[in-house]
Amino acid sequence: MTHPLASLRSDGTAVRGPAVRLEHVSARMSDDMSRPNILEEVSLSLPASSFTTIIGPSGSGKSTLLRMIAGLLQPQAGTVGILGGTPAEARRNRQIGFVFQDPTLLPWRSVLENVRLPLEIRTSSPSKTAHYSPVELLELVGLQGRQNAMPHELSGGMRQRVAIARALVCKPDIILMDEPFGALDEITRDKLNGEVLRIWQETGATIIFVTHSISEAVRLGERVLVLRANPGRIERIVDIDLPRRATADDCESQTFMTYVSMLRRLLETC
Ligand SMILES: Nc1ncnc2c1ncn2[C@@H]1O[C@H](COP(=O)(O)OP(=O)(O)OP(=O)(O)O)[C@@H](O)[C@H]1O
Repeated sequence: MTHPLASLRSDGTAVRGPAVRLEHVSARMSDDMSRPNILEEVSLSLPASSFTTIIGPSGSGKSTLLRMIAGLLQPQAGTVGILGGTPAEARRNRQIGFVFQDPTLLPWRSVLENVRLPLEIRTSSPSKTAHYSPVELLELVGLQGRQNAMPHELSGGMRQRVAIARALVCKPDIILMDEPFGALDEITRDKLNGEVLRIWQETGATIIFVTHSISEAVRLGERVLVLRANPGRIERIVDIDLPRRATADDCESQTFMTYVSMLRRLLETC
């Protein structure tokens, strides 16, 4: 059954071409030219409503890549296109939602008030007035009945659900998730993985999800982007041809395991 939120997603602007496009992008933080670029020659094209996971060794530039897509960092060379415009335009229009490993909720605001926050501070861009109902979003992330709870009354998994609802409230077309479940226990993580898949299907958003877990990457992604380090480059993009992986039990097939071991071997060379 399609969730009622699904019909609210579109803000009336049709997305033509890829949702995210990077062409020959390089990034560097320091002027010391003897140090390798953080990212080098990264070219990428991700269709609208796709789910991409990113893995790579520590320091290979996964977070840098997300920050560049979000327009929080300018490329040294190359171009980044988001929904046919620039990352800055997409950010201004609230077309991008970001979920970090640390949910960073405001401790003095209730769950509902935290989810509402982006609506209170958003820009008055006329092109983006649509938003989800915070109450319905709390239902979508499984927190119905907890809207008046304070952050300190919630478990880590619940706090991360609030952060996901907050990232969704402005109805973003693109959701960037940087190791959102890295600090959670395996059972909670499995459960939230299932919920992210459900949210993706119900909202039709384009999701880019960074993780250190190879099995999480295979479970969630339609494709897994593997970065190599020093300099950060795309080593390979692996399409995952598996049926829907709604529960952790769906991740025990031989084919699933074959993807995991192939990616592990690949990462060992990065
Ligand atoms: N603000 C900064 N100033 C200088 N160097 C930075 C800055 N941010 C990141 N870097 C460097 O850029 C490289 C890539 O960092 P990034 O955080 O993108 O990697 P990552 O793949 O996400 O790492 P991890 O898996 O450990 O989170 C690292 O070598 C890091 O030291």
